[in-house]
Amino acid sequence: MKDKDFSTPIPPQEAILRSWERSVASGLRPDEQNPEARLPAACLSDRLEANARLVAYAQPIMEHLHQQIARSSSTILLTDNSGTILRSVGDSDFLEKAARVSLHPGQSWSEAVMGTNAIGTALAEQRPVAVFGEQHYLERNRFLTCIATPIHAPTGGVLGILDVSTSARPTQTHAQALLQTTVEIIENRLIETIADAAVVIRFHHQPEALASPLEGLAVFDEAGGFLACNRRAERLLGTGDTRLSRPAYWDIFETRWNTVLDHALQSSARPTKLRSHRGREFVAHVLVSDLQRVRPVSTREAAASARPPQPTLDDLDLGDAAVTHAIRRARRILGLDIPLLIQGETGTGKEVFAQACHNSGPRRDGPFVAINCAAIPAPLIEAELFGYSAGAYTGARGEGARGKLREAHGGTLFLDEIGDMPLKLQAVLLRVLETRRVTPLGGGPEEELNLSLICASHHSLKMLCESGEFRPDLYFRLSAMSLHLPPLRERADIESLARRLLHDESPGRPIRISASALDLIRRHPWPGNIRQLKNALRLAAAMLGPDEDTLTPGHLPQDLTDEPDLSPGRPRNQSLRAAESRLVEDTVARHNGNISAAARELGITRTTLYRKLRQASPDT
Ligand SMILES: Nc1ncnc2c1ncn2[C@@H]1O[C@H](COP(=O)(O)OP(=O)(O)OP(=O)(O)O)[C@@H](O)[C@H]1O
Repeated sequence: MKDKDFSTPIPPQEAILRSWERSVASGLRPDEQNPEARLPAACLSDRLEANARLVAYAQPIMEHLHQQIARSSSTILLTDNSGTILRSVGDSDFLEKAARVSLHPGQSWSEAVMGTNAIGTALAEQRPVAVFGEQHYLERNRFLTCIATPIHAPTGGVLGILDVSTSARPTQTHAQALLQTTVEIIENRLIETIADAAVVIRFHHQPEALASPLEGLAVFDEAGGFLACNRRAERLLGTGDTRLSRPAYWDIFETRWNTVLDHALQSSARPTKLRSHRGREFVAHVLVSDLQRVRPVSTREAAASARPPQPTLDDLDLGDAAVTHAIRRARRILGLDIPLLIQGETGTGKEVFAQACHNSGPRRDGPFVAINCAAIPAPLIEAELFGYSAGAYTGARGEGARGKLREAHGGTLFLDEIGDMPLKLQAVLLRVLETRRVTPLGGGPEEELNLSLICASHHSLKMLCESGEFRPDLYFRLSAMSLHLPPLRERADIESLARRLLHDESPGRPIRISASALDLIRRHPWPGNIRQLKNALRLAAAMLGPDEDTLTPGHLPQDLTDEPDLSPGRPRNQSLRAAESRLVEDTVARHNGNISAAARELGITRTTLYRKLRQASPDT
């Protein structure tokens, strides 16, 4: 992959010279013994509060980085945008040594205070900087070697600095590359969690780079207005300083906004193609965070006032035998300390089912806390789940974070895509399930947990166990009560469900569905299941004229009306299977036999892909 790094980590000599000139001009002497006195001490707790989001995302990743560097005699430092250290993680031996030169939380390392140093100089130069021993302006700091990289805010500007300081000369390329990647993970996380983000687009020229720090990330509001993007996105798009010019979606991409949204709503697990106005082609994952918000504005307000109440298990029972059976089984364990595992294809309603279990059980007045294990970078899942205590990290005095497990106390914790949980964390989760107690990262008092646990996966956990990606002991623990939600194409109640969804989509406007439209709905394979049907009906309702009250085939999306594989008279399962086999084989061929890349594009695990290939060509 030819993705050249956009930052030059080792500063040219001139950067150090410029910094020395600034240091001299500031009146600081190289033999200064007490530079700390140059500025009043920063009030650390205020700084921590002002930078709470930055600290929350950076802190667990700093631990991870420290383990990766695996270097004694080093410390990882996080500062705010004035160079004041907010957090430090490191070995106690080195921290003691570092404390002698005030390399600890609360101390400013701006150039004005410390002269040339990686933190202050990276801030002044707004770029990654390495400062080796003798290059430090103050003599007392010359035992240090430091590398520092600015952390950019989602909307541009520098939020702070991440720094690795050591008393030994580090293997520069290794540590710098790790530092750079770490900063990009933090920046991406800050972008993804922007409060108003409605649509997140991850893109790259090559599918293999998706979901890696190499991907471009662009975030838009519900109407396609620009909210933020990462620096990779700017480079991939070649649009210069996008964060300054803040172009709307359609100013960047040629592919229609609605086409992208339709794709996301129908099959978000699959990548789609995007083309920019500059003729650059990308593969992209498009994530719509809140379906309600991307409605046309006129219907959004009406829907908000008439939003259906949260479902209970009774509400989900529309007459399909498999669903009724699942509901009956789920009822037996409501309120008991038995975890529930819901499996089923994407969009079959696993989260809705989990919410319905919560609403129907004795903990219904408690919180329902959902976490998608596939959407959070592995190093962050542990902190998200378990939280961390104040003082968990060296110098920490903030409030810590409760973590989802404790947030769900008294209610229900829903772990979506549990199959994507890292193996190490699976062991910790198993222990929590056994002891029903949780200890925040970094120690602190153990707390008892009283909650219902519901997990979901669209991968087969059993197969993940066979391929070594999931712990069998956790699987046995979670699958004591395991339910399978049927794919929509197999549901006998698809008509009632379609009517229900249409009613929810167009509250206050009774719409009938014609017999021929129902026939098409019954015959369609619905790979995106209820999510796809819901979106198709939403589009169809929008196509109805003001005087029309009946939905006909002409209102439905085109792919329903020209489905080539479902000619009447052909057994449906057979044609479906044939279509799937063709898709699987074509995708593998397009990736020249690269199973990982093909599996990623199809949104399935490698194990599942191997199985499907065996089914497609049983003789091989
Ligand atoms: N019984 C239902 N009634 C109405 N809408 C439903 C029902 N089940 C699911 N939906 C809708 O279908 C969409 C997908 O549902 P949900 O997110 O629960 O599926 P999922 O199986 O958890 O999907 P994924 O595997 O992709 O996480 C949502 O918009 C949800 O509101």
